[in-house]
Amino acid sequence: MWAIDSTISDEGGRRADSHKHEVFMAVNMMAGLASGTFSMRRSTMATCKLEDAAKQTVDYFVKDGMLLGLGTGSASSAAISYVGQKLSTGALRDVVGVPMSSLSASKASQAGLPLRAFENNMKLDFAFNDADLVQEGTLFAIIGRKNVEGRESILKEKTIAKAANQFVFIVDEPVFTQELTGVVPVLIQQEDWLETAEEIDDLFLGDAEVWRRPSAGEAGPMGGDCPLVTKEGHFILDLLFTSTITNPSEIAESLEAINGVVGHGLILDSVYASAVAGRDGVKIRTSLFKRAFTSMQ
Ligand SMILES: O=C(CO)[C@H](O)[C@H](O)COP(=O)(O)O
Repeated sequence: MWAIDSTISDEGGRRADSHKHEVFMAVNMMAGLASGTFSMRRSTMATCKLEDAAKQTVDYFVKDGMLLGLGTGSASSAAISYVGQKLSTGALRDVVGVPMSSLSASKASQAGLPLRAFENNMKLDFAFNDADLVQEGTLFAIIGRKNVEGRESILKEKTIAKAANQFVFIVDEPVFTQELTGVVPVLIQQEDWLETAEEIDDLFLGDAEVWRRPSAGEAGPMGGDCPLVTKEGHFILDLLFTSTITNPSEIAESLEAINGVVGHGLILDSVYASAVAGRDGVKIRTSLFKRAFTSMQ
């Protein structure tokens, strides 16, 4: 049993000095501390690929018999394929995936990874996902900016991330930033959507522009002639912040209080760690805040 980062934060999310709290752990250092089942391959390339981060995340976190949340995007797809590969060679057994999106379901089917649909109150052992941005230190993240078929699943992704005992983002260095900036996607009901959009616009006047996301063609405040409709039947508003997002929790809270808002792409409370692929290899960055999980087998 090895305690990951158990000293980097206090109950209640109290911040301590950044040196102590922001432990930057090369995964190959972790290998030395962990049990013999994990062996780390340091990338010989100048820039470690996202795929390496995906594989190393699987090697480190995924064990026999686990129920796994399967995320959406390139890194998650690489992790799903690798789990399938390990199952086919017998390096892993009895692992079942719970897809966060149609994209991850189809990747899992291709990889031969058995699937189960998410059910209310389901508990998962581990989950991974891609992200559009992850903030260093807090691991606050934004998902759902991409507008591609099979990825419009913010609600499901967040629900499954929350249901997992441990949840890790697998990202490239440029995605792992000091500040959160740019677009926060907001899911809204179609009914009276304009009123909802106007309320959001008023709330963030001067801080953000509100555009309805189109399914194709030109974007614009009204979403053009072809607004995107998600599988669950929602529109997406892209809330484009014109300066750094310094108060994501307040933004999340304000959005959640608006009639017609059904969700948003801010993830502020489920993240255990982020596997970051960069020039010096894959590093596991943990949250400043106390998480409910302090140990790994
Ligand atoms: O929003 C996301 C996950 O919910 C991802 O950031 C997105 O899907 C990443 O896609 P890709 O890796 O293909 O750029």
